[in-house]
Amino acid sequence: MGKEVTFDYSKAAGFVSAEEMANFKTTVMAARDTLVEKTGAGNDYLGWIDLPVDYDQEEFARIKKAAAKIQGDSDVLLVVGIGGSYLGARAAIEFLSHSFYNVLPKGVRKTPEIYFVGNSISSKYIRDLQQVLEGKDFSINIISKSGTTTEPAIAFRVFKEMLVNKYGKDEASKRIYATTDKARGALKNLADQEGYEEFVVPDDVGGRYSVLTAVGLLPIAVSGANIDKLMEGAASGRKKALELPYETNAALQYAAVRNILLRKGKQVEITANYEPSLHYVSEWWKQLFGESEGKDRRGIFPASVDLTTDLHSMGQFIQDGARIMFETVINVEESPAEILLQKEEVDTDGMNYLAGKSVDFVNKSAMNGTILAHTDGDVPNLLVTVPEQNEFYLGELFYFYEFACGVSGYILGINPFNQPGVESYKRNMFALLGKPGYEEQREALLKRL
Ligand SMILES: O=P(O)(O)OC[C@H]1O[C@](O)(CO)[C@@H](O)[C@@H]1O
Repeated sequence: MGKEVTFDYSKAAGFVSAEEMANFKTTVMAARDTLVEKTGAGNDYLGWIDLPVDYDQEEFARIKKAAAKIQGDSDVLLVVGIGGSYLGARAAIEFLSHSFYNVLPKGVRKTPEIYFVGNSISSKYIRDLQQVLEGKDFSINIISKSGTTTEPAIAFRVFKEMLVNKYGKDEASKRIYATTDKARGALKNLADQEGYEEFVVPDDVGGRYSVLTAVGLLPIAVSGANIDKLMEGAASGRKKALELPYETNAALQYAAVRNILLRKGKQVEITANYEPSLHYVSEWWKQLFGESEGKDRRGIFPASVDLTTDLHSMGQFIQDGARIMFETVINVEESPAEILLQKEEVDTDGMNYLAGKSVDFVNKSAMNGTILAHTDGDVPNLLVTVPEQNEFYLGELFYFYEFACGVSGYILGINPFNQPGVESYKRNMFALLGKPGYEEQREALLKRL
């Protein structure tokens, strides 16, 4: 069999037996059928299931064209968005690009610097980014399905003004790319009015499932990554998720194991990586599972660590603290860089025993040792293996997680495709900011502060 994204729970065998997995099959298959037959809660948000094989080809070609234009006329692309309108693109770009992409000299990096903004309300971050843009040609991709999310709306105001001041209104409009609802919303209206090039967040794809739409694809294409290969990988992941039987279906097995562990009191899942460039894959995964499953007072709390870095901070707790978690390691099988350690004349640091070994061998040994140590410390360990860091396997990985998340949510008995809980902070913030219509709440909240 060729290389592929795989799932392995053999190191959790002491916590999840083959018999339990077999017994759970009916439950998992019922959840899977609910998802695929579109009979469950949130079934109007299942457009992502067929996206890798059924996407808008005309728009896909326009995305490539826009990416080429931005590559040609911009030193910098600003990507403005938050949550599902942010994390997929960032995860992909960091996973696929040079670790120091933005600071590579011009000429070595043939594509624009890419900065993400509108994912916080930090004045310092905005001011610092304004300084980075001084003297540079730039374009903006504003991504917001609703068009009214506070964080990106604020950042867009600031950088749109900067763009207009630099280029004048007409040229600025040619440098703004709006990814939003196809028919309605504040951003849609503005884009129509100002003549921005528009891309669509499909009605039936929620933010956290939108990485393979224009939401993720335009910024990813600007970074120089091959979006055809990304879609091919996702299509391969889809075929396996839909067609393989329970026993050999990675996404179904993952959904099953995590729910069995939850029922045994493991309420936290820690996704661990051993490659810094996977940091944002974990962040994307946290939104996917956190927003999908954390509701009705249920769910597995999704956490993440970057290893071996966090073994020197969080490692103590994982090994020895409250036994509330299981760990899922994302292992990149083949490192793209081979660095061999040299022998030194005086072995002051005692590292000469590693002479001739590669840094990746050390990393993998740390990973294997840690998996066993955590297992011994009663932390069930699951392993997701990605053969190589490229577009195809990232596409497979995205789909694997999306499908597993939908199934897992239905096993849990919740609606995996809504997010009612995120409105509460927004209501309070609007009231405290004095937004018209929130006067009563404002009075009540001010008394409580
Ligand atoms: O694309 P929008 O509408 O700006 O929303 C961004 C994000 O905000 C949320 O609605 C929650 O705050 C997420 O679900 C979504 O990914």
